[in-house]
Amino acid sequence: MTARARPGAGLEGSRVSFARGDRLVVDGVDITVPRGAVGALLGPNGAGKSTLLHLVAGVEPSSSTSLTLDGDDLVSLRRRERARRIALVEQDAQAPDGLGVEHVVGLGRIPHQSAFGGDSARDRELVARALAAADASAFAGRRYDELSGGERQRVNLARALAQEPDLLLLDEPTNHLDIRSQLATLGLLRRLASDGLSVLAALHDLSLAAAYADHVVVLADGRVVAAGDPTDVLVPALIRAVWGVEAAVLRHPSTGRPLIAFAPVEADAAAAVDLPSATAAPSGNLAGAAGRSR
Ligand SMILES: Nc1ncnc2c1ncn2[C@@H]1O[C@H](COP(=O)(O)OP(=O)(O)OP(=O)(O)O)[C@@H](O)[C@H]1O
Repeated sequence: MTARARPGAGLEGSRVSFARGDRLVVDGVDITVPRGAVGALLGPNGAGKSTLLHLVAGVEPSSSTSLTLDGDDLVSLRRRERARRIALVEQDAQAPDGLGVEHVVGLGRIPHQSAFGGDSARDRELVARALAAADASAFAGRRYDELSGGERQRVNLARALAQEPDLLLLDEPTNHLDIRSQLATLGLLRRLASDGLSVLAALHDLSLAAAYADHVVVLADGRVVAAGDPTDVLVPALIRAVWGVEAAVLRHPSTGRPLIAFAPVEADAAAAVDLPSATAAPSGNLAGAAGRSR
């Protein structure tokens, strides 16, 4: 699947914020994901990762100084245009009961279709290619609601790929997946990035983030507390401060990327965590990380 060749800087967000009632759940986040880069959003439960992805996708209205994709202001972009350019794979995406897998993946084509046009041969071809790319072709012909959680996750990814986005947002895309499928999915995200997409994924597995992301942004309480190259950011002190766990950071024997080994946590040690102020480059800027090969 190749990205459209369109000049631009990918996603650039400045002081992105969102309040629920009187509580800021995303608080002044700066984030940049250049074309060709994979960014990982990390942070404990409730840190604001999903909310930030929703704000970028336009599911929720953000207040931000600026939020642009390839230089275009996302806030003023028409909904349909935004849907053409940004795909969001939700944490637990749903589809109406009884829909077939190809139908669900075909929903990704809707932003590209005219009101009464229906599926074209090209739409059908893109659906088939998206299913193949997501390793989900075997589920074609089955009902979506009869698939397992991991099988659905691969179909959800295919639906996003069928959308042919410029920016692919994923909320815990390895959820429910067996280890082979996790590695295949993250490898696919890297390939899509090398084809020119911007990719931003919320992840919980720090070692997988370190292995596949060019840049990580660590959120806690809605704020960026650290951002940068995974090797610089994912150090024991930061992990202790943000997640409240002891970790040893090893090196992968063949890639040299960080491998994080955790000490067990006692049940009564799940106490409040003192959050650090920003530790690495607090801007969450992914610039400069584009196109790194591995
Ligand atoms: N629909 C909602 N109504 C009220 N509060 C919400 C809602 N959705 C999320 N929140 C709150 O907003 C904050 C951020 O939630 P969010 O889902 O963005 O966190 P997250 O980092 O994605 O967490 P997780 O890792 O558990 O998925 C949390 O405090 C959460 O309780």
